[in-house]
Amino acid sequence: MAKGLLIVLSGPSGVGKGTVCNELRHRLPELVYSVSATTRQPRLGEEHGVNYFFKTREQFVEMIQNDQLLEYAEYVGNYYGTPRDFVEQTIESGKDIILEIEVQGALKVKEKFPEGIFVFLLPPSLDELKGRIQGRGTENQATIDHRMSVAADEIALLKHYDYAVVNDEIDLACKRIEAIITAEHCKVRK
Ligand SMILES: Nc1nc2c(ncn2[C@@H]2O[C@H](COP(=O)(O)OP(=O)(O)O)[C@@H](O)[C@H]2O)c(=O)[nH]1
Ligand SMILES: Nc1ncnc2c1ncn2[C@@H]1O[C@H](COP(=O)(O)OP(=O)(O)O)[C@@H](O)[C@H]1O
Repeated sequence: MAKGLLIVLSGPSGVGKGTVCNELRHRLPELVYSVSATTRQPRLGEEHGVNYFFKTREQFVEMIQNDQLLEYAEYVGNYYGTPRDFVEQTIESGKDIILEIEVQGALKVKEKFPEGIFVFLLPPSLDELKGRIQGRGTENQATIDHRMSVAADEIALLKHYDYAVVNDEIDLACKRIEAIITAEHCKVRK
């Protein structure tokens, strides 16, 4: 049986990765979503095992030491990582999986899975990006400033990706990603 596709959706904080990924999960119910582990505090409405596996720093370090993470990154003061077994089992079972992760982690996945499909979500502009982070209202001003300074460095890494998708409208961004997935399934692998 053919293996599933590993799709990595990345891009700066606030660009709409979470929003687009949620919408894709509705539109493509057979697409499996990788739930990450994090040391960040849960936001209102977030559930353990659904949005993230919420861990203490000690628990997270133990996962790193036991080689349970496909990749991990420290991002604005917290650890985030992708549980390895779930990703590998999903691909082996022939299902497609999507990872919604920040840019450093995505590049580490590329080293291990160069056959993955790396999609970079871009904001229509940096001003729009700032507006979205502020509009979400989940971060204080210092964190917003920090995330904006990280964003400029992240956008410079676009060249390592296979596809660039502008998230001007959620519907259009999802359609572009659905088209990418369809094309990748039709690709002749050499
Ligand atoms: N490297 C890596 N990054 C992750 C993982 N899970 C989430 N992230 C990224 O960590 C960043 C911060 O996530 P979060 O605190 O939930 O904020 P938000 O995605 O900006 O709403 C985002 O860019 C996420 O895509 C992961 O498993 N590994
Ligand atoms: N295409 C879009 N147009 C306008 N607002 C958007 C769009 N995509 C996402 N947003 C909004 O931008 C904010 C950040 O989106 P989010 O998905 O949390 O980003 P990320 O996961 O990349 O940090 C949210 O308030 C979300 O509703």
